[in-house]
Formats: sequence, C-alpha cells, structure tokens
Amino acid sequence: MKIPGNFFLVGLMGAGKTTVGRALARATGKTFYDSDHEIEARTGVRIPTIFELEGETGFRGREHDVIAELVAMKDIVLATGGGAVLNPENRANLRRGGFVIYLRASVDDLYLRTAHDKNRPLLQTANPKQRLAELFEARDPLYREVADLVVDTSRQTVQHLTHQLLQQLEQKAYAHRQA
Ligand SMILES: Nc1ncnc2c1ncn2[C@@H]1O[C@H](COP(=O)(O)OP(=O)(O)O)[C@@H](O)[C@H]1O
Ligand SMILES: O=C(O)C1=C[C@@H](OP(=O)(O)O)[C@@H](O)[C@H](O)C1
Ligand SMILES: [Mg+2]
Repeated sequence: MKIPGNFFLVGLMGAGKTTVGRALARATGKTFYDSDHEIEARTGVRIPTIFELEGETGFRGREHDVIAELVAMKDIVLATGGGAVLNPENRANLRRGGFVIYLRASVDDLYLRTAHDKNRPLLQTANPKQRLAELFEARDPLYREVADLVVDTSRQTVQHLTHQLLQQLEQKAYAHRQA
C-alpha cells in the first residue's frame, strides 16, 4: 500500500532517526533525506567542523534553512538533527509539511548508542550521559509538541521498529490533516 505524504523523524541523538528513517524510506518507496547529511553535502565539511568554525549558532542557521527547503518537498522521509525542534520556525515547518514521528529512547540507551561516536559535538564533554539527561529534560516537551506519533525505541530492533511504524502509518496517515 502506498502511504501518501512526508514523514519527519524527531528525537534525541541516538534515537535512531537516521537509521530508522533510511529503512522507512526504503520500505515506503519515499526519498530519504537527513538534515545533517544535507548540511555536510552543501558545506563539504563534517558537522563537528561547522561547530568549530561557526559555533552552534552558525550550525542552527544552516539547519533552519535546510529544513525549510526540505519540508516543502513531496513524498520524502526526513531525519532531522536532534536539536531541530529548538527553533519555533522549524517546529511550525515540520508540523505544516508532514507527519511527525518522535522516536523516544531511555537516556541509558541513547548513551550506549552514541558513546563511540565523535561526530556529535554536544556530547564531547566529560559526562556525556549527564548531558543527554539534560537534553532529554529540555527537549522531550518540544518533541511531544510537534509529534503526531510517539514511538518508544528502547529494546527494539531497527527492523522491528520499521515494521511497527509501517503498520501504524498505514492506519493513521490517511486520517492525517495533510492527507
Ligand atoms: N533501535 C535501535 N536499536 C539498537 N541500535 C540502534 C537503534 N536505532 C539506532 N541504533 C544505532 O544507534 C546509533 C545512532 O543511530 P542514529 O540513526 O545515528 O541516531 P540519530 O540519527 O537519531 O542520532 C547507530 O549506531 C545505530 O545503528
Ligand atoms: O541534538 C543536537 O543538537 C544535534 C544532533 C545531531 O544529529 P542527530 O540527532 O542525528 O545525532 C546533529 O544535528 C548535531 O550534532 C546537533
Ligand atoms: Mg542522525
């Protein structure tokens, strides 16, 4: 069954937005985008380099512009960066442009999934688990504010999550305001 519209994934670092988003795009026949990958493709440098050269403010400006462009496209799956929801304009753009899925996970799981990775500048601190807990506290309400669907990803494989999402989206997407 072809499910109409765009799907946008939000959630913290390590929630699986990039991984599940890619699998969901493949399963639905939609085109996959990742706002971080798009920023890297356009600038020719990795995310940590943008943070070094332009600070978080510079990165957020680029993220805003990329998201504003991508939400206007048709039939895509977009994995956003974990901080995309901080900007009210991004939140409005995401809500306007498609069906928003919040991938949720425990701080323990988020930590295990991101601990090895040096490409997340916000977690290069003395206590990354504590940082994740603070970000969870600050952002969970914002993810909930934009979400049409909240999915708990803890102790679930990417394959199972994708299957579960497909089932729920087939049911819900038709009733969605955008359909
Ligand atoms: N449901 C899951 N179970 C186990 N590992 C996962 C799951 N989802 C993602 N991962 C792993 O966690 C890491 C971060 O995933 P990623 O898709 O980059 O998250 P995000 O884009 O939300 O930051 C990757 O190594 C990925 O393979
Ligand atoms: O949470 C954040 O503020 C960020 C999350 C990252 O994306 P992922 O959520 O895909 O890791 C990336 O956009 C950047 O490092 C900032
Ligand atoms: Mg990602």
